[in-house]
Amino acid sequence: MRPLLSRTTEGDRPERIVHLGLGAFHRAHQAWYTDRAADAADWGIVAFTGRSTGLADRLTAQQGVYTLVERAPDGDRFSTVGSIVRAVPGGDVAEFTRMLAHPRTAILTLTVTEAAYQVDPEEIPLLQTAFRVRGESPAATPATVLGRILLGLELRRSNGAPALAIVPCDNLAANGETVRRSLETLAEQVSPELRDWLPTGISVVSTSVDRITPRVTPEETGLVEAATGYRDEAPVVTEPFTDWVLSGDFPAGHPAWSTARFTDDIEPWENRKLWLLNGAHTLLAATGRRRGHTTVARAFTDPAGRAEVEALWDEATRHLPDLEIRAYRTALAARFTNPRIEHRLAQIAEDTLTKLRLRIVPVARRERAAGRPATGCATALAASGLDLAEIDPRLAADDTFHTTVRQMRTP
Ligand SMILES: NC(=O)c1ccc[n+]([C@@H]2O[C@H](COP(=O)([O-])OP(=O)(O)OC[C@H]3O[C@@H](n4cnc5c(N)ncnc54)[C@H](O)[C@@H]3O)[C@@H](O)[C@H]2O)c1
Ligand SMILES: O=P(O)(O)OC[C@@H](O)[C@@H](O)[C@H](O)[C@H](O)CO
Repeated sequence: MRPLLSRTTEGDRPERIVHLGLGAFHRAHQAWYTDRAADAADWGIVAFTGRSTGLADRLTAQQGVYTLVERAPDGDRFSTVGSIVRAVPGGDVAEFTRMLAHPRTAILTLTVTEAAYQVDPEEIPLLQTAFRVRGESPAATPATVLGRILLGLELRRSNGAPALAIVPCDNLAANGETVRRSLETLAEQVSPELRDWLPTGISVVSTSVDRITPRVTPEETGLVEAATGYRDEAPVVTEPFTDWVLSGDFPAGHPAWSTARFTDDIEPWENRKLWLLNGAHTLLAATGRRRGHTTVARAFTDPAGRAEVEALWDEATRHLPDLEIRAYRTALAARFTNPRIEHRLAQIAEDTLTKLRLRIVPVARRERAAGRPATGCATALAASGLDLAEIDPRLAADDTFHTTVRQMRTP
């Protein structure tokens, strides 16, 4: 393994990719693919956190270089990743918009969680003001992901910079289309010039992304030092498996992401991953925690949890095309059983409502339309509903809600 502080010996990779939502997953996935590309020396990433400063500061102290731990059932493999040339706190909106507007910037990647793709109508007046006084240090800067991107794109448009590829890497179906629609909706209300520029100024790329990457614990930082001899304050732990399917154009090129797959029809890939992997995660997060489990591996190896997942998978499989589903399910079962990946159910249960809508409801609708009970989906919905009622007193006091949950548990 090469030492962490090796940037000076490699020379600077030009800043051509901007990332928003620097966290564990970006470092285990897109940054790793870019680092392993044959033309890695031509592609540097400037990565912005959502808002916080912690991870950006820790990465800056080690010149952006960090350790990737690939955790297989039988041991760990350590390597370093050097594609992030600059890590910046997301609160520095001025630097984010400057980088987005820079003519050398070819790609914007995003990992900002599913919920961040919604337009916030309350931010529109602020954006209207920011656009009006552009160049005169607006008093307020947008807080939302879409608001920040819109401001950066306006700067890019007025700079006359070439077209930019926007590549959302969050777990939602048609993520490229969602970004495009949301940006157009916002631009419509903020700037007619920008709205007219968007169709040629940006190219949205839809993706299906896959690599189970739990939140890193402090013990894992110590473990890296013990194994490699290098103190790394920002390691990332992930599984050996990884997948990336992309659909869309990159007007200014992209790194030679050698194992990524490009397709014209991404929907089947998205559905396979969202319904089977993420759907099962959301189901286990609800029912597994009710059985006292804390991790995916424990909830899935519990025969009751496994049976619920298989029921959900049977339902989803009926609505998927022939994409080697049997083999995918077998591989998924092996990934879920990896006992050394501490994927906490509480992390997966964050923002449950959005996840149910994206991962479970589409299958439930299709099953019900075909006249079947959708028992696996109903189990996930009912158990998640009970979780929600525990934190929402209005739901807890709602009789209709409880009747519905009872009906879902006995479909
Ligand atoms: N971790 C995985 O296994 C995995 C796998 C596939 C896809 N993903 C996608 O990546 C996303 C991030 O996962 P992670 O493991 O890196 O999480 P993380 O918590 O390590 O990092 C999330 C990043 O997104 C930012 N963020 C969150 N909400 C935001 C908001 N509303 N506005 C702006 N920024 C926001 C955070 O500040 C942080 O920088 C997931 O939500 C998911 O959609 C994760
Ligand atoms: O990251 P989230 O919050 O969208 O969902 C939690 C997990 O289901 C998810 O992170 C999976 O581990 C990931 O999608 C695997 O590729």
